[in-house]
Amino acid sequence: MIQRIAIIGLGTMGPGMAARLARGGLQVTAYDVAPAAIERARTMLGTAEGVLDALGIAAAGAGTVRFTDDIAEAVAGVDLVIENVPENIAIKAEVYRAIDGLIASDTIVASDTSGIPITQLQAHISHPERMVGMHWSNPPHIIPMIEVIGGEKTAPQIVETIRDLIRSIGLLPVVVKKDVPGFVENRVLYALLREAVDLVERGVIEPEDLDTCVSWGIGYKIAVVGPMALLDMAGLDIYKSVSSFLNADLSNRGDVAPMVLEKTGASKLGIKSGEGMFSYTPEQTKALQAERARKLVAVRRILEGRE
Ligand SMILES: NC(=O)C1=CN([C@@H]2O[C@H](COP(=O)(O)OP(=O)(O)OC[C@H]3O[C@@H](n4cnc5c(N)ncnc54)[C@H](O)[C@@H]3O)[C@@H](O)[C@H]2O)C=CC1
Ligand SMILES: Cc1ncc(C=O)c(C(=O)O)c1O
Repeated sequence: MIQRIAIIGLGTMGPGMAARLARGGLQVTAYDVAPAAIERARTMLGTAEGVLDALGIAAAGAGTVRFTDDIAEAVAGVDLVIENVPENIAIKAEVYRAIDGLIASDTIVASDTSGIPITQLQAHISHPERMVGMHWSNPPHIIPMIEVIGGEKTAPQIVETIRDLIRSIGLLPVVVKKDVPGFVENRVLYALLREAVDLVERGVIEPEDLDTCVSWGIGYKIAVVGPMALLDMAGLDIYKSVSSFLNADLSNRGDVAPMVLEKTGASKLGIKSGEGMFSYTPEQTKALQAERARKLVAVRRILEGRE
């Protein structure tokens, strides 16, 4: 049974994950290579705990989060390590090498990778049968769905253990049956994002209007009626007719869009740098994050039938 968990990497995802796991009664140690990230994570942890309170998620037992700047201390005696460092195989492999001699051969190692196949990652760790994908969605303390992915060498029992852990703390595991790049959530999301970026880049629509169209036309509906159910709601005959002429016109670019390369090349990364598709002052960012959390909490409570 999993009781002690180490989180390695405390950037965008780590603090919210730590808060949610601790709320589930688990003992979490949290480590980052950058001292500034640890300090930021302490503040983010408090914010995430406030959101969990607003969601009405009661503490299941005496879960804790302990921060440390020592990786050996972080992983000592844990049942599960969740690797949560940047989406780069070399950086992830460095973490696996660093922990390999510090953990027991049956300690489960999960990666929160957004889409690097687990089969590729498990080439960098001894005992690859205990490595598994555990892909959370951002913000991790609010979004309940977590994908679980086994690689070619993952023992089926490990997939089940992680699925059961997620379920046991009241979250929603979805087991992905094939280790395809991007798994399922990001394959669907990136199909949408590719088309959205293309439409803005070609001047078909302004960025603000694109968001209004997708959020109110598709997003609001899709939270209640998933894509497979939506096909039935619209009618498969309609889908057949529209897709017969539209699919061939959709963006099928295999590289990164020039607009994205231009912005990232100019360090316009979004909220984290103050400018991306839109601009953000620090005050606006703070207000926006609070507003988004409030709305996501309200929507989730309604979708769960709690209001
Ligand atoms: N940002 C998102 O919306 C989501 C990201 N993910 C995935 O989660 C992983 C982490 O993503 P983010 O939190 O967004 O990244 P991030 O860039 O915000 O944070 C990564 C953290 O890892 C730390 N780090 C780098 N090398 C390290 C090392 N050797 N040991 C310990 N810490 C180290 C950095 O200091 C940083 O604090 C990535 O694989 C990403 O694809 C998954 C779901 C959503
Ligand atoms: C753009 C983008 N890319 C990856 C992920 C998750 O892996 C997310 C998300 O969880 O929201 C995302 O928005």
